Amino acid sequence: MKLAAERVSVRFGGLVANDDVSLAIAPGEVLGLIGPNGAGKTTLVNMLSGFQRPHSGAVTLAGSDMTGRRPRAFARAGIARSFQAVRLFRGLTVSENVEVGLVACGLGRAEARRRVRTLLADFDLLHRAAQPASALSYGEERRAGLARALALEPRFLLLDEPAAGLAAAEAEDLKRAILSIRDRYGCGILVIEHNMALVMSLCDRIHVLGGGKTIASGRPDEIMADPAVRTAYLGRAAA
Ligand SMILES: Nc1ncnc2c1ncn2[C@@H]1O[C@H](COP(=O)(O)OP(=O)(O)OP(=O)(O)O)[C@@H](O)[C@H]1O
Repeated sequence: MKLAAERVSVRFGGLVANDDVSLAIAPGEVLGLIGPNGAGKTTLVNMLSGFQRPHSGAVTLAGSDMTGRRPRAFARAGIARSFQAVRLFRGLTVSENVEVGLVACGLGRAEARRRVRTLLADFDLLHRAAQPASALSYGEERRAGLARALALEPRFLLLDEPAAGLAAAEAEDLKRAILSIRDRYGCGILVIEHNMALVMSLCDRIHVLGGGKTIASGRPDEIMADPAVRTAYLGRAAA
């Protein structure tokens, strides 16, 4: 039951943003997606969630073809995603922010409330439930964003730079929250992340893009030792 990109390519005019890229996420694994700025990471996540149609290749879920289907169809099939730097609705309470998608999907109010309380407890935010989202620290807001993405009980969760702008301690809390999502909900999780220490300690596997192409794919220790990765990504990051 994998979510997969199979030999996908996307061009924007003359620019090849993804070039024959294949990647699969299995349930219960955390897959890191890394690469320098402009490597094509967000474009790939857009394809895996229906926001970008590949010009060639296919996107499949459990072997069935999802290529060209709309974001709503991906969401219904159990694929949730976050966007870079999206904030909560600041005038709503923390609880309402998590509940918002559930009622829209037709879940009864009582069941929605119950699910929201469970999620807030999981993310150590129950004491904040009745407060406005504007009262949260940045790290708490990120955790509430994860709770909101999980409310619809997705099978796959795609996170675009979830730790961007977080202090080290907040990034650690976020890492624990992501691992607990995997353990408690069994989701397959893809994480785009520039924080290399976080990626290396969080992910079971890492996929590296450079200039739209796959440079490497493997366990964190294999990726760290890969000369092509060091040249294309780590070398540049360290410079
Ligand atoms: N809608 C678009 N129209 C034109 N070019 C685009 C579009 N979206 C992305 N690109 C280009 O495609 C390339 C890949 O972009 P993408 O956002 O996927 O990279 P990225 O690896 O996510 O980068 P970053 O780490 O900076 O977020 C970049 O050169 C970008 O400028």
